[in-house]
Amino acid sequence: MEHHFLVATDGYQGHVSPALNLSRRLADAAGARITFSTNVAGHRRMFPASADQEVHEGLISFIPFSDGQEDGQRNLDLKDFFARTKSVGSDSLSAILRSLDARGQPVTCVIYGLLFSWAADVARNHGIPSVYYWTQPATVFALYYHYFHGYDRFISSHDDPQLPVTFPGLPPLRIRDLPTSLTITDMEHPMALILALLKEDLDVLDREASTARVLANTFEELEAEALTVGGRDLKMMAIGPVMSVNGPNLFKLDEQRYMEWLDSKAEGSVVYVSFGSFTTFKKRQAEEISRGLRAIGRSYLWVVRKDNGEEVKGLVREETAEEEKGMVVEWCAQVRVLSHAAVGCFVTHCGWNSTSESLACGVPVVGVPQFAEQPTNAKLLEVWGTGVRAETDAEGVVEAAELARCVESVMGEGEKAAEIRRRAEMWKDRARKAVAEGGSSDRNLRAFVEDMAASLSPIISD
Ligand SMILES: O=c1ccn([C@@H]2O[C@H](COP(=O)(O)OP(=O)(O)O[C@H]3O[C@H](CO)[C@@H](O)[C@H](O)[C@H]3O)[C@@H](O)[C@H]2O)c(=O)[nH]1
Repeated sequence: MEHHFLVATDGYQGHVSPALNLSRRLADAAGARITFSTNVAGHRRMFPASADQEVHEGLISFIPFSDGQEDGQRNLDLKDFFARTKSVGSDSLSAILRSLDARGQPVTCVIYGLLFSWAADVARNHGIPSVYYWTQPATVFALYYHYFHGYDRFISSHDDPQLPVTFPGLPPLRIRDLPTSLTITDMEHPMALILALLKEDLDVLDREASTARVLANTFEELEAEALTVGGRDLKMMAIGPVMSVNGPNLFKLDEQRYMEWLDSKAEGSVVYVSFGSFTTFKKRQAEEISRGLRAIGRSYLWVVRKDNGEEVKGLVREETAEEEKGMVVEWCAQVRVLSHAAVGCFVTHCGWNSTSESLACGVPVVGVPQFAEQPTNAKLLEVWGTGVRAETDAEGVVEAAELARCVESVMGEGEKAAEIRRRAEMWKDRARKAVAEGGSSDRNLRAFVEDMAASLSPIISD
């Protein structure tokens, strides 16, 4: 029997990217067959011409599951949205497993992403092993793990953002560095619901006990201690950073010639600004960034997605119209951009994909975290020495002068800035070695596949 992994994820760019990049690694490194399954809305965005049909790319087949919300619009409130995803998604994923079985291509392992604990239940009902795919830093996983294993009251009893807080095996943190889901007090806040779903994810791992496995999109050299958080009870394997210059892109790539524009710029001279696939710029934030970039006076490439709305887009166009120094695009091939020698600084919201891409490309960072685990990622960049966190107001807005100060602190002349650039180069080297043949992440991925093969043996001998 051959390996056949079913990789299940929601349809957001921040989760589809690492899920597909893991799928590609599994296919390349292990020659495994992959069925990649995201919801219909996500599938349509990946393959606009597919008319919801299966798509094939080498060993990878893309088969969408239904979550009952095919138009991708959030008509439901968040609680109903997740409940419907779970009920319709479970039936649909189950049907996919049955039909693959009927085709003579039975799935041998289900790999599921964040907030998808129901996919583990589907796998269990089919008698198939499942593996959790953690697409944020191991440190964040460790924080949640501790939180759900006795540290919850400890955190909620503090509300001073500057208060130090310590966890076994993790760097010293302050309340402000924690994922926002751990510090909110309003139980109606969307992050409270996310926290409840994360608890379900971790409950599954507790339930599976010694057979639980987690693949993590990080690497051992970066987070050795955090990866051991569950001790012998939890097998956590670092297989990252997974990334690719070939997307996937769930947004239409801008047709402007930004790579050629970068070619015309001096090495390390351009500031790249992007807040990922989810956060939109508030009007005030767009104004502050525009003023900040003007004050900095360096060239910049700025991603302002279409869904920021006409008002913000118009404002950015106006602010930057006279400036030949700046280029504003709606979506770019970010890994290509970060890999370009001209880029000298990344102003990011610190989503984990962007954060790990900055490390793997050796680009120093100015972190402007917005929500979720982004404050922790920004803190980690300071711990690893490759970036600084900008001060923001209560709404997460960074002011022009603060942005300028931070950008200079990583791109400027001083010894501190030079040290940040040295650290960025060092981590780039380590990240690349980890995923190269024989590196720690490459070895872990192969060991994982062998491990799964061992669990297949009884079936093979049938
Ligand atoms: O013009 C662009 C802008 C972004 N990207 C890519 O889009 C992804 C964005 O991912 P990420 O940086 O993680 O941000 P979000 O889209 O905000 O990701 C969500 O999912 C992440 C993984 O769980 C979390 O770390 C974040 O907090 C959460 O907001 C990255 O791979 C980028 O390379 C592009 O390719 N082109």
